[in-house]
Amino acid sequence: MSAILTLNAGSSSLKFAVYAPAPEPELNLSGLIENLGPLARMKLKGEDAREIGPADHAAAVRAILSTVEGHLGDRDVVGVGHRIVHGGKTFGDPVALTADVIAQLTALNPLAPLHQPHNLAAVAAAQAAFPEALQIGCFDTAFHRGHPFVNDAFALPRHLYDEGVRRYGFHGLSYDYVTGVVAQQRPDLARGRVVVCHLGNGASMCAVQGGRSIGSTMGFSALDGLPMGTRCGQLDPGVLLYLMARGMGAAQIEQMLYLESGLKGLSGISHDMRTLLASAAPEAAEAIDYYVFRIKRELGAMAAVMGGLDAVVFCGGIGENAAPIRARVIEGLGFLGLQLDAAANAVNATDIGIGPTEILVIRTDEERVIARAVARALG
Ligand SMILES: Nc1ncnc2c1ncn2[C@@H]1O[C@H](COP(=O)(O)OP(=O)(O)O)[C@@H](O)[C@H]1O
Ligand SMILES: CC(=O)OP(=O)(O)O
Ligand SMILES: [Mg+2]
Repeated sequence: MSAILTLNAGSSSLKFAVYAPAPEPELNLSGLIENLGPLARMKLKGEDAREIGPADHAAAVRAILSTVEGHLGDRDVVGVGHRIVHGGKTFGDPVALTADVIAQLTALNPLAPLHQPHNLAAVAAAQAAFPEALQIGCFDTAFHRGHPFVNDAFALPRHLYDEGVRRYGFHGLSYDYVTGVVAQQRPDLARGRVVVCHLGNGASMCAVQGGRSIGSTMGFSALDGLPMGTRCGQLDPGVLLYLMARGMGAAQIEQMLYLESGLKGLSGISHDMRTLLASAAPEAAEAIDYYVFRIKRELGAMAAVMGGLDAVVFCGGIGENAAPIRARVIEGLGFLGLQLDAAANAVNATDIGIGPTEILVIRTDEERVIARAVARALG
């Protein structure tokens, strides 16, 4: 008997799943280590979360590989699928992770410092644990490849575009999964104009027309667009010039933009939406106000460039679970045909809209998209 393992190293968590290989992989075991840092927690599907003490990405990979090995019994891992956040100019479809490919992907580390090095460290750990297995990389940027030039370029000197300074967009595995569910369950919507809001620790939105990405709020790096747990989102580049003129170096600015900004920076309290929603502090309320404001702005912009809107889909930890955030995003958007069913919203139902424009909550599953790619590669 054989098994497929998937590893998904996000900014604050490491998710994994074990499947029986088949064209549609069958899930056997899944879980995650979240809250990476001094107080990490491991949660296996169907079990309560338990604190495992301090764990960084490397410790989390070791803990997950040993959990998986304990679970496998006499089954062999024949394929390991990895979420690789950045595929750069070169990579789109899933690829076998040869030494040459890994070297090319390592060169992209500076473009996604919270993700890419951890993604590639997980590849090295999985290669050591399962040397016989096929290692496949699946790219967060892939779903956005082929989006129009106006959503691909920055208005900078042209040679920078040619060098690869482009708006790649991320969270593509999630968008791939969610649009697949929409296509299956609502083929009428799949042909239409849909905005998918992936609101997790990292957050972005994607304008999807006829099932394809035509634009994303994230660009060259996973910093742009919406404010996130600890990342700034859209920023006037003049702010960077100001910080540099004050003597801040690239490493310090990187630390601030990736780890000290967003909900955490604005609130001064937490990066975690649950904590902010439970807080009575005015700074927590202001951070949430800013978060909702930016989502609304992008929603309006995406509806405008698509010439209308047929559906909004929420996914990611906040999108799937935070009813008050969804309610505040939709509030006042009746002019786009959006009207919330408050009772359905309160229980995180799938269909939470009662207006002409659909509002859906879809539990995303990046692992399944990765496992399908591995199953295809295994034949
Ligand atoms: N019930 C909930 N209410 C509000 N926010 C929630 C809830 N459950 C999870 N979240 C938020 O989801 C975010 C994490 O999203 P998730 O998609 O799990 O992260 P990652 O991007 O690391 O995969 C955190 O801000 C967390 O507070
Ligand atoms: C690209 C990105 O932001 O990913 P995550 O949400 O896992 O941090
Ligand atoms: Mg409806």
